[in-house]
Amino acid sequence: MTYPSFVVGIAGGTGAGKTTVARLITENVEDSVTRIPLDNYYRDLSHLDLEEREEVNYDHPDAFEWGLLREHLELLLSGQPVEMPQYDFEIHNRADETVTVEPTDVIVVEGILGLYDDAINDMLDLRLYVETDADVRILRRIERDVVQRGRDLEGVIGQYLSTVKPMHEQFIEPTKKHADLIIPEGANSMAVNLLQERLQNEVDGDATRTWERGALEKHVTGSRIDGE
Ligand SMILES: Nc1ncnc2c1ncn2[C@@H]1O[C@H](COP(=O)(O)OP(=O)(O)O)[C@@H](O)[C@H]1O
Ligand SMILES: O=c1ccn([C@@H]2O[C@H](COP(=O)(O)O)[C@@H](O)[C@H]2O)c(=O)[nH]1
Repeated sequence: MTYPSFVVGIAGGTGAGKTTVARLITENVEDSVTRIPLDNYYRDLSHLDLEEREEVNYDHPDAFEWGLLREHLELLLSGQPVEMPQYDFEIHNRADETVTVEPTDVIVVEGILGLYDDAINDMLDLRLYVETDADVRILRRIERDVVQRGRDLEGVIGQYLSTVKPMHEQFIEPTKKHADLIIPEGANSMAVNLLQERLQNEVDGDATRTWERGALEKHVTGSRIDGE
């Protein structure tokens, strides 16, 4: 594998199409890609009962265990495997099992606040923000949460108005300024094709790397090379 990995961050509002973009841009190089859903790094809330967990604001940055995510990315970038937590949306909590994740040529970190944390941003080689209108996103979310995440319509609407929408405006949308590329409407075929090609080049070893000697140390300690 190419060392260190090429790290892509994908952020954007709920239902914007982040997961779809992550899947499509990596589908030709699947075996060389590690996907890291930010959702897996929601804090462990086992100390709360289900009713209390239903009241948590899952769109605020404090809902995530950033230290663990940083640690895992650093380990992967230094060539070591990690035990990635898994998340169960139906019970609003981490699942009991973890999954062993090995370092690969390409790492994709994807989630609503994928471009929020400064230290994580420093570890990303390519930062993408998926931008889709709020009305389209809420319609997608209603369908997904009811069908796949065991929610009812009233609950989805209540959560959207009380936390999802205000947190999007306060914390998620402003991270767009960190993006190298903004992808409109999620699975936009031109953007997807260009990104597929870029990742294929990374895996084939054809991509022009801007890394300098010692860049890994800078990468891991968070001091990015000027101009990257
Ligand atoms: N460009 C698109 N056109 C139509 N539907 C899309 C598009 N991109 C994503 N979707 C659909 O929208 C829903 C939410 O997409 P998803 O990728 O899960 O969003 P996110 O990960 O940002 O929450 C899924 O059902 C997906 O198939
Ligand atoms: O227990 C939970 C944890 C998260 N959420 C919601 O999930 C979305 C993020 O996932 P996307 O796939 O990007 O939509 C976030 O807006 C949280 O509100 C939840 O409902 N319950």
